[in-house]
Amino acid sequence: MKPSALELRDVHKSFGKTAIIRGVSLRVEEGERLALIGPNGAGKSTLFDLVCGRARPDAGAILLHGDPVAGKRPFEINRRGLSRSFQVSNIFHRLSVQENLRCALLWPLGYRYSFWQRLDGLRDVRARADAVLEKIGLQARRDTPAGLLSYAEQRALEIGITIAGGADVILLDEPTAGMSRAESDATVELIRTVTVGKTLLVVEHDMGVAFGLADRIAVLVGGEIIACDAPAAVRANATVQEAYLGRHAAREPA
Ligand SMILES: Nc1ncnc2c1ncn2[C@@H]1O[C@H](COP(=O)(O)OP(=O)(O)OP(=O)(O)O)[C@@H](O)[C@H]1O
Repeated sequence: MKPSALELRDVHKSFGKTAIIRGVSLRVEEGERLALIGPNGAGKSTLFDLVCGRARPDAGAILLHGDPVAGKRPFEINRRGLSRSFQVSNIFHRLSVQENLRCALLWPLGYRYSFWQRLDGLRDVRARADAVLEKIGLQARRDTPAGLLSYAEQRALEIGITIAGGADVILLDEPTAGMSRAESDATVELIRTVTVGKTLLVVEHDMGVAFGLADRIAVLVGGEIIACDAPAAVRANATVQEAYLGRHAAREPA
């Protein structure tokens, strides 16, 4: 049987004496889009940190394409095909949009020991950066310092940086946070486009986005997955209604 793109088996994490992740098991299949939802403090970002190697689980296993990655360093996990975006923007504000993308591409394209080289001279990096620019719709802004982009454009650039290296498992942490409805709808379309053929795990507070984008929804409450199912089944789940959705009425996707 083909392994899942990403699998968590009975993962635990405590900070001091406080158990934050309490026995999470979860599978994300290849090409699937799974949204992780749950109240503030449920442990969603902590779970992302464990998956991408920023934190080490106390117990349990994390498998990427069937290979154990728990406790490996972020760059090792990235090299195996997993890339993650952050809630707080990760871009270099003084560099242009294209330079930001080129920086994100140096490592995946094998230039890690060549920082002395002029970025302009690396033709393969430039070509890949241009391709990503087109995908995220920022061609017209390629020479603009990233700090001068609108908030929504910065988030699009962030998504571009996340996918630039060609990872096939993408983790997005609240990609539409702080956006207007129109910006958020455009971002959902962007995410759909750039993740075609990839596996997506997304943390999202906007229920309209989560239910409209994902094939399945996992609900994390108090460090435990209380439901993981198709959007309609999760919306109808009485336990989820009581623990979470009752307070976050789901906007029907368009
Ligand atoms: N490094 C840390 N040290 C101690 N406690 C932490 C650490 N990181 C997170 N926590 C605690 O773990 C709990 C879960 O935090 P986490 O950020 O994972 O939740 P979340 O579901 O992502 O919340 P939000 O939706 O508000 O982003 C919180 O109580 C937080 O204070």
